[in-house]
Amino acid sequence: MTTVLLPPPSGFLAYCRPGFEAEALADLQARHGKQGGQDSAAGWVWQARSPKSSDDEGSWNNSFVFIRQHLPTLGRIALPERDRLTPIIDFLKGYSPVFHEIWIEYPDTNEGKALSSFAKKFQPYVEKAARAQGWLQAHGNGPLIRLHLFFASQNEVFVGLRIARPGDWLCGIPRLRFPSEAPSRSTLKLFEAFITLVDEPERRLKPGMTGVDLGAAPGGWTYQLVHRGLKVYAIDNGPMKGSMDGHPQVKHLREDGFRWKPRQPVDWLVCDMVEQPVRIAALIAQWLASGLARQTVFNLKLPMKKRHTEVERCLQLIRDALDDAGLRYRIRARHLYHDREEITCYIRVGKD
Ligand SMILES: C[S@@+](CC[C@H](N)C(=O)[O-])C[C@H]1O[C@@H](n2cnc3c(N)ncnc32)[C@H](O)[C@@H]1O
Repeated sequence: MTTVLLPPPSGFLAYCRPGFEAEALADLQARHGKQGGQDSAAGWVWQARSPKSSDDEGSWNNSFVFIRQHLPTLGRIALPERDRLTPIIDFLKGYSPVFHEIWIEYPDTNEGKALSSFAKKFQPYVEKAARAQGWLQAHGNGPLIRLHLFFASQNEVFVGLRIARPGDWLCGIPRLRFPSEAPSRSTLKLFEAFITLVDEPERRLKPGMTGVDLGAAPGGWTYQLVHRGLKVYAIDNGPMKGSMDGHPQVKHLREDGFRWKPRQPVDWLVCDMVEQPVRIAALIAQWLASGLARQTVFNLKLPMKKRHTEVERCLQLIRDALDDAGLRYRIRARHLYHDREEITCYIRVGKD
């Protein structure tokens, strides 16, 4: 594998859902310490690099909960009303970087969205200027290097350079097509969870497997399992709707999701019941520790103020139960783009 030396970052920018800046900053600082400057505005937080910082991107990719995407930044530039290009090019001359593509990004806010048409118009000008400098080059065999220009506003841009990763999305927003046969928009939550949290989803979700969906109605999550060929026990007192109502792969049981258990272990447990997070965590721990399911995706609803503390309390409860049962496992928890006041967790029990 080719080793690519990128200039050391001066800080780290994290993209988050507006309103979750405090949690995103806590995530960043847990990684980088609190030394040095920091700043935030709706939809992003920035923390200066400190001696404690690790530039190892691989290991921290999955450890953040409230950060959608992060960017090692080289600098932050104030821009004039006219000719925003020249200061960016002048700044980059200090690095003479080589990259293969350019992403122009902005925060996930109304002001940010207003920048999207500017970003489209600006893109060809930056590309032309970067090509003229010899910085923007065709991608060969090595890793794909990307220049990010994150416009915090019309007048300010963060500049970052990174090796592209498969899970990167422009502005940190996965553009997923809503499947018209799915009975609810929350289907996109589970869809996003499968493609961002589960490695090798095609291998781990296969026809012939069995799943349980607790709090299934009207059937958006059940649809994601059925679509991948699973047979599903859909547990909810409410009605299944549309294509999931009476589907041959779905057994709808009007039962209490906290009491019902399958006769045989299943491959998957998914749970989107609106309940206190600690009750959901205890339920998931029980299913996994007793071997009723080996993989699970579930939501923890977080209407409270101390979201970080609550998440940690719930995850620790699950870890303790799985440790006591002598199980090996992996846990990933993330505030997905399609999540609102909630996070989504994925746990896999077993050695692989
Ligand atoms: C957010 S909705 C689920 C939406 C579903 N995931 C979808 O994609 O269509 C929550 C569901 O949990 C169900 N629910 C809440 N408490 C429950 C319980 N104790 N047992 C079974 N279902 C429950 C509610 O009836 C409701 O349909």
